[in-house]
Amino acid sequence: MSYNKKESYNPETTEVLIKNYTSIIEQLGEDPSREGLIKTPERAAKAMQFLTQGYDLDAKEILTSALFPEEYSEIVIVKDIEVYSMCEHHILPFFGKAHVAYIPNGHVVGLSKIPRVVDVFARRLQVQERLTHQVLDCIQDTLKPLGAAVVIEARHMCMMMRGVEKQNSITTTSAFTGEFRKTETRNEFLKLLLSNRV
Ligand SMILES: Nc1nc2c(ncn2[C@@H]2O[C@H](COP(=O)(O)OP(=O)(O)OP(=O)(O)O)[C@@H](O)[C@H]2O)c(=O)[nH]1
Ligand SMILES: [Zn+2]
Repeated sequence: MSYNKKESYNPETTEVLIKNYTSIIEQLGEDPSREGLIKTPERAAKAMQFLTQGYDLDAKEILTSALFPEEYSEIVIVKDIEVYSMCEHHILPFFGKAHVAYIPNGHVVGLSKIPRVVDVFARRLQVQERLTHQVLDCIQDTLKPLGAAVVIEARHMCMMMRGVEKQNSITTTSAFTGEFRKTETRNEFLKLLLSNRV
């Protein structure tokens, strides 16, 4: 199963986006026919389709494609997953790290599927809070674990390059289900999050 449509851009969408990017370049006072910009609308059209490919992907299908029966019922945590998304207000990137944990309930999921699920929801126009909840809900609904936890730490370019122009602020969002709502489990999760690296 292919999760990445990097090389298969929709020709109709590409054509419309090329026209629109050409117009944007003109409106910005640039000359879209000068050498350096000739291919820019096409590149931008493809880049934007790449960055929003999550709309065409089914995150639940990704998880169910690699479920393995296993009687492990402690915390599994996949941390420091790189996240690149775009804020839906300014269509500017926000980026950082996601940390995802769950407590299996008879099945474990192939580890690589967790970052894939993060990408499916990150590659859309987003707000960080919704991204956090979508990853959590997908894991909860599909794996039906004893609990799930998602923490995302991100920097928003719309707060750095423009607007309030704050270079060092980091936004952290978190969401929990099941066992992770209990203080003891949540503390263990937070300890694992801060623990030493391999
Ligand atoms: N809650 C939330 N807000 C976000 C996110 N990404 C961007 N924003 C905010 O969306 C808000 C949009 O506010 P508006 O006042 O409509 O837009 P604006 O005039 O461009 O605001 P400034 O960024 O303050 O200049 C801003 O406060 C952004 O910081 C996000 O992921 N979550
Ligand atoms: Zn923004």
